[in-house]
Amino acid sequence: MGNVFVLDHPLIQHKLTYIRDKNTGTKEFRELVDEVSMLMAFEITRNLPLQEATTETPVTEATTQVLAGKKIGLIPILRAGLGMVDGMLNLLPAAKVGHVGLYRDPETLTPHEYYIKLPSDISERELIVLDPMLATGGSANDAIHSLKKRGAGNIRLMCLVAAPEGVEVIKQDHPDVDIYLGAMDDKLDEKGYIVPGLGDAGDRLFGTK
Ligand SMILES: O=P(O)(O)OC[C@H]1O[C@H](OP(=O)(O)OP(=O)(O)O)[C@H](O)[C@@H]1O
Ligand SMILES: O=c1cc[nH]c(=O)[nH]1
Ligand SMILES: [Mg+2]
Repeated sequence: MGNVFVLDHPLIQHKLTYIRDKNTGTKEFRELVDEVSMLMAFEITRNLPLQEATTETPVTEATTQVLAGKKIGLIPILRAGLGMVDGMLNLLPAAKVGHVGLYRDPETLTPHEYYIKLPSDISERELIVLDPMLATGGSANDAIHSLKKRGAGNIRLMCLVAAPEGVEVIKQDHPDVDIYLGAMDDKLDEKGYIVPGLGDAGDRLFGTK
């Protein structure tokens, strides 16, 4: 079964509070999502492998450590996942970015894929799927299926806020996928919104409501 990690770093939790606030406007919302994504990237990269190197300091030769060059792929789920890409790239500048376009039908809550474009070598990369919201889990579930169908083997999922229902879906369908969250919320409402949540992440990021 995949692991679920709630990243409880105080800076992440503090910024998440302002992301949730209904009085936070689009510009500030976008900046906060960017910042929290960077902080989450810091936590999610904690176990990246290192290798030994030798470095000449001004004083002497030192045995040092450098990243072992693991290839990373960031996979934002459009639209809202786009808000998490730059923050991640700040810390992982060599990562490649693939896009999965999905929208959730507001009546049926079923996800519909409308776009996919991935790096050609996804099977060699450690992929991090990005979406601020994990609600019913349908969208992330479909995105992960799509990636696996195209050869991806190593996938993690990173979301700002999740409902228990969505986490359960991913755990059942993709027990190999670890999930990294800013917060695990209480439930879904009758329209499939996360409670207490933060509203519609895409609309708040792009000012479309
Ligand atoms: O877990 P689920 O029940 O599938 O819901 C979560 C999805 O809903 C939102 O996308 P939305 O369909 O609003 O598209 P958008 O990002 O373009 O606004 C959100 O960004 C997730 O992708
Ligand atoms: O609460 C939710 C649920 C799905 N999508 C969102 O943007 N917000
Ligand atoms: Mg939306």
